[in-house]
Amino acid sequence: MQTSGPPDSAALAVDSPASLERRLVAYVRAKIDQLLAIMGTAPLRTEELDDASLLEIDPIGIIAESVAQMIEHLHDIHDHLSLAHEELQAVFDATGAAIVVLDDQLRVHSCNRRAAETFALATGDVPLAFPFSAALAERLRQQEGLLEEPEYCHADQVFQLLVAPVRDRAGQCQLRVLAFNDITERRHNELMLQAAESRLSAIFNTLMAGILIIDPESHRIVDANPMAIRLIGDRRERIIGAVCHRYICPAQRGACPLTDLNQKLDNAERILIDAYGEHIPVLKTATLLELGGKQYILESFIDIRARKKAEDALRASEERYRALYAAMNEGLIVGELIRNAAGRAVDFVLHDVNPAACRILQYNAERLVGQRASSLYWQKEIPYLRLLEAVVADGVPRTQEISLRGRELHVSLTRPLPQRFAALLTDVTATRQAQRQIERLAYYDELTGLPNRVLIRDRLSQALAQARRQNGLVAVLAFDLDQFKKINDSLGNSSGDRLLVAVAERMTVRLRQGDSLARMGGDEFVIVLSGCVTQQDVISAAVKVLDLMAEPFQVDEHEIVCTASLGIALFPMDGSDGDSLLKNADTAMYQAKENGRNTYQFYMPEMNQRAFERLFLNSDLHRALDRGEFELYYQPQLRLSDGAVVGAEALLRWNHASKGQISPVLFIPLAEESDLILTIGHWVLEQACLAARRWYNAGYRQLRVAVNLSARQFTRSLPQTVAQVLRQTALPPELLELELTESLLMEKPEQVREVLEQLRELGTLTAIDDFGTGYSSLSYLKHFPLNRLKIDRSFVKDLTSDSDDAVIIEAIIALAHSLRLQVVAEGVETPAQLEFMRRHGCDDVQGYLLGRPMPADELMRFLQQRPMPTPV
Ligand SMILES: Nc1nc2c(ncn2[C@@H]2O[C@H](COP(=O)(O)O[C@H]3[C@@H](O)[C@H](n4cnc5c(=O)[nH]c(N)nc54)O[C@@H]3COP(=O)(O)O)[C@@H](O)[C@H]2O)c(=O)[nH]1
Repeated sequence: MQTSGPPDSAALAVDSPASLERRLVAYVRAKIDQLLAIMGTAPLRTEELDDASLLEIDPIGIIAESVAQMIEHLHDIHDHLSLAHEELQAVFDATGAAIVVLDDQLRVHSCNRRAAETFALATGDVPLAFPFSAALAERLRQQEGLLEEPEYCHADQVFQLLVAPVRDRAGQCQLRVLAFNDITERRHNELMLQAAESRLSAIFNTLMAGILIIDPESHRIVDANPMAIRLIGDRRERIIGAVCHRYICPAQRGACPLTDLNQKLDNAERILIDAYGEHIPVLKTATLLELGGKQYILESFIDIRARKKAEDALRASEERYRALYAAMNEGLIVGELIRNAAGRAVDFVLHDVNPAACRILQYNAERLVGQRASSLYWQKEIPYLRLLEAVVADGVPRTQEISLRGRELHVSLTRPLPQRFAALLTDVTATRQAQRQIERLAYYDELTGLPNRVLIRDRLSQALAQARRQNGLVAVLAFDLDQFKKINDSLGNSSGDRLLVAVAERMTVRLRQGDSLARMGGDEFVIVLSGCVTQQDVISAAVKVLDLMAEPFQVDEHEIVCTASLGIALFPMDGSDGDSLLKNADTAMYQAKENGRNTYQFYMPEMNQRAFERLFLNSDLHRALDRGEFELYYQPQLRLSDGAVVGAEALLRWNHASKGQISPVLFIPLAEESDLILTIGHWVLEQACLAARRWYNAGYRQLRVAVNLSARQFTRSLPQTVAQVLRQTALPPELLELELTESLLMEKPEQVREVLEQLRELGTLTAIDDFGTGYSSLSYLKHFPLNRLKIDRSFVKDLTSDSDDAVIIEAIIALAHSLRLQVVAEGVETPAQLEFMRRHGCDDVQGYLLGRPMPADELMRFLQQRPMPTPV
């Protein structure tokens, strides 16, 4: 700008007043213009202010006025600026971003409220250091221009950062504006979305169901998961873009259930046609879904081939079981308990019954299924409810025999499902009747219905056991009819039979309850009196029997007067066991006959030679072993199926120096009265095992030896003794069979079972000798680990003449086999007996017909003449 200076004093001194005035005017005008310029006003034109007026102007006043105007103007400007600043600050604070202005030293120049809060800046104290991350500080230092930081983290917040420089006129960056946009939530949402997407894609890729995404307009497959590709069995590139009808939806164009027919498809069974044209049954669901703003069909399907196969198998098996269920002889019912509020079973309802159950229960299925038991029974209390409750409670199967509408049923109860029970009903009426018949034949006399000799022996041994405990008396009264043979001969056998029946009836009615009457065979009867018996009771009973007999019997049109002779043996005086008491009563009865009949006779020791024999035998017996007078004989046992010798029973013989060979029947009972039987028994066991080992060495590797054991040998130490002898003799344990009597099982069942278990563990065999003479029921036998039963020879003896014996043998064989026991018949003397045994499936036989007991060397010769047994 060009400026003009005031007229100096020298110039004033030489210039004319007019020149001076011109110069003054020019000067004033220049100054006024200068002032106006400062004030932003255009210079004064001459026509606005002429020179004369100009000189009258008071410049100081004008300046003062101008300054005053300027000041006023500046005030206005300041007010505007303050307002603008306030406005700016409000905008600054109201913006969503945190804004920080940094100076050229990167210190906070200013910031808005959000920035102050976010970065904990004290706004009053600016400039202050901004808490940058070291990396950002470095970038700011290096880059002055615009800067963008997509992700800047501070504390737990994430920001998008924009940095803009503020430059001065010279282009120098004086300030930087940092705008922090909080994207924490957005980033969090993005992360969540990403995670959800990757989860979905993992599901998509690993799902066991096939998934196809299909374009609903073109029906082309746009995506397929690995399982879909696997099931279709084609390459992914061929599947993607293919029309879905080719594989998954055989419906033709225009018939798409979802897009055309508006049908929903949810877990429907459909067919998938794979790349090879195979039809795969699948379970399919199809839905429409929106992906990225466009609609797609999502088809998901699972391969149900395995399920179908299992279902088919289940159906087939169910059909099989149904058929079986319908055809089975046993009734099957399934029911459920009905309980009261306290949880106690009060009734039951039947859910299922098979035809056999309807037959057995004599109701049709409609009457049973869905019905409550209370509607079927007339009783107030439903039978067996507690039993059913127990089975349902603990699931332990139970059996029960019940009678229902005249039938005998065996019921096996189980719990097939919680709260349910199943009952298998077997109609055992016929079996039980047969069993009762067998029992009746085995233990009762068919003619009179009285107990037979088998049963009376048992009752006698029970009575003896009780008498032993109570120091009581037992009387055995044996009687037969005098002159019965004559009656038979004159009136005929059937009248004789009717007389015997009449005798039985009269005695049964008139004898005391508790006394046992039996028919022993022919016209011979036995009465056993037990329980608080005195000698006087015995006499009274004997007299009563004779009196009863003396009364005439009416048989058909005949009145028969018939007497009896009666012998009495008392326990303990006349015998310690049943057999000797029976035998002695019999002896006394013959004495009564000799005494003139129609009388009774007590047994007396001198009646029997045996007492005398016992006397001398006893002392010699003790020395017999030392003197080497004992010898074992062996009686062969043959297998009926092939006639091979499979065993030999060791039978003791006493070769007395002066009396010759003495029967074991005589000396074994004597030895049993003392410990002598243990010494003798041990010797027998040793010798028998040694002999069997010799046979074994000679090539008879299957040949077993059977050894008789006395009851007294049967102690807890027996297994140890046997084991020791087997060791000493090196005999395989399965070649030794131990024979024990039936009565032994009855007397000490627990101890015997224990010992038998140990013997079985040892490997030896056990047989029950003289089976049928005791009273062991077969159900009782099954509690013992046994291998064989030996049918007593007394049954075999008369089997061809006595039909009872034949029936008993048949029953023994059948029932023994049902218990998986082998049967050996002893005392086989005739071909008819042998044939009978063969016909009825007896396993082995022993008897004089096949070979008498013989010394060991003789047995060896016997064996050599026969074929070597082969194992079966
Ligand atoms: N504790 C022991 N008892 C023994 C021992 N040795 C024998 N005995 C028992 O003595 C009873 C009589 O024996 P035994 O006189 O030897 O008679 C046996 C056979 O000879 C005889 N038997 C064989 N077959 C027939 C036949 O066809 N008819 C017929 N009348 N008798 C025949 O049977 C007896 C075998 O009986 P079992 O033992 O019941 O098989 C006898 O009870 C022996 O047990 C011994 O060492 N210890």
